[in-house]
Amino acid sequence: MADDYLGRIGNMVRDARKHRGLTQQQLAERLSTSQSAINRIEKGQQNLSLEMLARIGTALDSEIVALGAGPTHLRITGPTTLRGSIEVKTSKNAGVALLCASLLNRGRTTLRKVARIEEVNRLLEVLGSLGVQTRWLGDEGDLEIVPPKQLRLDSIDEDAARRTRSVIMFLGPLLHRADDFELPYAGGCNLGTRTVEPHMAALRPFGLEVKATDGMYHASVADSVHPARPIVLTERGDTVTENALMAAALHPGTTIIRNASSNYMVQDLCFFLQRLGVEVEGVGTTTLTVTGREVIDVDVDYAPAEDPIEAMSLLSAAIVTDSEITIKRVPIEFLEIELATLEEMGFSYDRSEEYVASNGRTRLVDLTTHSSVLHAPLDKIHPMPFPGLNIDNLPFFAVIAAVATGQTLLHDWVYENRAIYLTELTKLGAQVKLLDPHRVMIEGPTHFSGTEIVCPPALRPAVVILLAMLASKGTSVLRSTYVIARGYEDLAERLNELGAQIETFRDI
Ligand SMILES: CC(=O)N[C@H]1[C@@H](OP(=O)(O)OP(=O)(O)OC[C@H]2O[C@@H](n3ccc(=O)[nH]c3=O)[C@H](O)[C@@H]2O)O[C@H](CO)[C@@H](O)[C@@H]1O
Ligand SMILES: C=C(OP(=O)(O)O)C(=O)O
Repeated sequence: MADDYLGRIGNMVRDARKHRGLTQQQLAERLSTSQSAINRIEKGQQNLSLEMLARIGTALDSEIVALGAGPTHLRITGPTTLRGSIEVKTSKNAGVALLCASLLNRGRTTLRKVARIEEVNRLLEVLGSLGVQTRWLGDEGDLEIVPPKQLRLDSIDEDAARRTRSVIMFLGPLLHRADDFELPYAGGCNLGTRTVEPHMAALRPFGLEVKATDGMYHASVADSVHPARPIVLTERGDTVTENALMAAALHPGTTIIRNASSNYMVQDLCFFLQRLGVEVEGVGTTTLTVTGREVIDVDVDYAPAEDPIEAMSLLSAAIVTDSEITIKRVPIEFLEIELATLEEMGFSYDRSEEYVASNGRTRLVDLTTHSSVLHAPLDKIHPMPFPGLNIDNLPFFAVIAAVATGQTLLHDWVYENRAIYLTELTKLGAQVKLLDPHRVMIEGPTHFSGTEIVCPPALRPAVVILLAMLASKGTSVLRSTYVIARGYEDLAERLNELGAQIETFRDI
């Protein structure tokens, strides 16, 4: 209702004013108005123009107009040529796994250079609601996590939990902390149905039973049940492997996990568990042998590795804009197939000597891209579990294929609903034909031209559209970009440092 709206804005103005330590009179002077006008505004008794709201925001150094939490949009002016160098941040997927794994530890967990992304923020909200104390140390993304003696499992922040899928990874650690608990259904990107059954199957040998009703997973744990034989995953999924690893970490016997994912986030979790004193053998293979501990109570310091998907995003940004940039701290082991495929398409680049990431394990290189004339690959491009082409990197080949001469077939056999979003590229002038829900045919080269698009509800396809907009002639608008902030820290600002022209704005 309009009245409520004014009242709420009034409260926000009052709070922001008090926060700045100003009296109504002082704010009035800054705005060249009267104290009584400010009083009416704060009481919700004054109609406000957008211009007045913006002026109040400036005077209070607080985005009053944004406090309504309206969505963020990007305005991109192109085409852009990028230059300079950029560092890859640590991965979203290791970040969320490690946040969940911190629940295994009764001591203090410090994670270094965690990406400050919305997915992490949601999990921090959930952890906070359970009584876990978290705080950022300095501005480099170092994060300290201190658990309470007793988790408050019944006061979980359901809204935050429902906005991420990663909350499903609380099951593995929590089954050791409580006999009965509830978790809200996992959310996240809309990529079609994503099964949770493999998680249940992997955790059943630890005594976990889950009933899913009324939007909640109702979990109960039979303490006497322990894995009697190897746990065989029916799918080589990343988070399901992580859940099994975390359950095994607090089981004092030895657990063997077969058909385990050996993907980057799983490796980071294994290295972290080793720091916690858990024995993990077979890291990087599909059989993990874990000897857990009855209690984990150590002060641990760990630095997750750089994100191969962000590295691929930046590589794609360089390719679609035909730019020479240096991408530093690329976890090369997790990008080898992608680079080999790109080389087959005519992409040229230099790579530095390898060096090691802060976790002491992951191999990194710096890549310098060169202007290249690309052609379509002879064969279709399709993802496979690691060491294949990463499923989250597949969408980037859509925009790369759009600048290559010829026809490229992308086959996303994994997600029911992700390839579909790539057809949004047609709005920018690309030829992307959906053959069926899993396959798109792309014909290039493309002369992109700017337009307005609402972000699809899927992280990677949304970034793909942003990258195409960098290469588009004229002005583009990408609306509602929360989905991008879910997985990337300050992406627009960092691309601007490379010479892109991206402006962030909100509706009011
Ligand atoms: C937080 C996190 O780490 N998220 C990643 C993780 O999600 P996550 O581990 O949650 O992925 P899912 O369990 O949803 O698996 C993705 C899809 O692949 C199917 N599937 C998976 C493995 C397999 O061997 N066979 C199979 O068919 C699943 O049924 C599902 O439809 O892995 C996905 C697939 O790599 C990535 O896109 C996500 O970025
Ligand atoms: C699908 C993705 O992640 P999530 O599992 O967080 O939805 C992704 O990172 O592209």
